[in-house]
Amino acid sequence: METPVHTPNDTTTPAITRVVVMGVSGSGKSTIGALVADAMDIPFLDGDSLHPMANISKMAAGTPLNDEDRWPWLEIVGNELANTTAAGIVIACSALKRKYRDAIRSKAPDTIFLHLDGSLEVLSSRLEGRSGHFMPPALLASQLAALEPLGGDERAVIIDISAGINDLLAEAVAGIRRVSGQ
Ligand SMILES: Nc1ncnc2c1ncn2[C@@H]1O[C@H](COP(=O)(O)OP(=O)(O)O)[C@@H](O)[C@H]1O
Ligand SMILES: O=C(O)[C@H](O)[C@@H](O)[C@H](O)[C@H](O)COP(=O)(O)O
Repeated sequence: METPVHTPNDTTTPAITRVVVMGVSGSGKSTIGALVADAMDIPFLDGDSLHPMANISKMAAGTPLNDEDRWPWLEIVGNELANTTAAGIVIACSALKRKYRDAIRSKAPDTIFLHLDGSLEVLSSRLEGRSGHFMPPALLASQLAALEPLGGDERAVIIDISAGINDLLAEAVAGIRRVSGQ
């Protein structure tokens, strides 16, 4: 007699938490993104590591990226989100424009965008205090000019970066869990 094959009663698959930590240069994407991923026990990927050298060199030379520079990079970001085999993933990616986020969502529709939002003063101070990074603080103006705030129809968490890191992290994780229904 064959052993009956038991199929689990619960046919729901565990939710996968896909997060893009977005914002202009200096907003804390790499720093907070890594802390959020650690707190949620999911992998972190810094979008800066996904840029082709041509983009890195262009920014390091003080020239802002344009749409053409960014599309291949955003494609990689979207694929990394869509193809994660973990319980989720956090990717640091500026995702400045609405059309960039639409492109990411076309690959991973459930992506939550965590926007690290800050004033020019705070952002400038953070960039001036940063060392060993290719991105010149002088490009902050072009970043702010390109930034399009999250729309009301986007899965979003918006955090003010002037808070202390611990408060900021707690607010970010709570916001992600709220939006994802966890
Ligand atoms: N909440 C914070 N409070 C104080 N300093 C911060 C905070 N978040 C980031 N920083 C610092 O600000 C600088 C920019 O952070 P970074 O993570 O590199 O930003 P991004 O990846 O968005 O460019 C770094 O020197 C980092 O240590
Ligand atoms: O133009 C962009 O879309 C952004 O500049 C993005 O590419 C990233 O922000 C840079 O790589 C700088 O790195 P940080 O954001 O870590 O300063």
